[in-house]
Amino acid sequence: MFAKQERMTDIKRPADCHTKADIRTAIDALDQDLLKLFAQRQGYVRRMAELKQRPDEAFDHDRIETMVAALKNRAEDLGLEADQAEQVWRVLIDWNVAYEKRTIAARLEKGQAPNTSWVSKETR
Ligand SMILES: C=C(O[C@@H]1C=C(C(=O)O)C=C[C@H]1O)C(=O)O
Repeated sequence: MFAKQERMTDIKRPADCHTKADIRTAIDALDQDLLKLFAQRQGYVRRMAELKQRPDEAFDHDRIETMVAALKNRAEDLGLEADQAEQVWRVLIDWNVAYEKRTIAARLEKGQAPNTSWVSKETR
């Protein structure tokens, strides 16, 4: 089954914004959407940490470089500077790699097997 996707907020186009308040309203609405997407994405990273067996699996160089290259290309198609996309995603991915490493290491220290019934409810 696919994850449920809520509809994004309706906002004014940049050219239809005539005040700082108009622009800030749009930015705040978009930030709420971004936050939901980041939270949704994080659910998959938590699940990945449950499925991976060893801390050294957390960092997957080839996967990261393939993703970043694809995201940079797509960003340019969308009119977003590739450099901005790269920096945002590298911070996000670095955080996730560190999260996976410490989560897997902590689980191993407790002697728990991966992917068992202790999986948290929100990541299912
Ligand atoms: C989610 C993964 O774990 C890490 C986190 C990634 C991410 O946040 O997209 C990408 C690569 C991984 O090193 C993965 O291996 O795909």
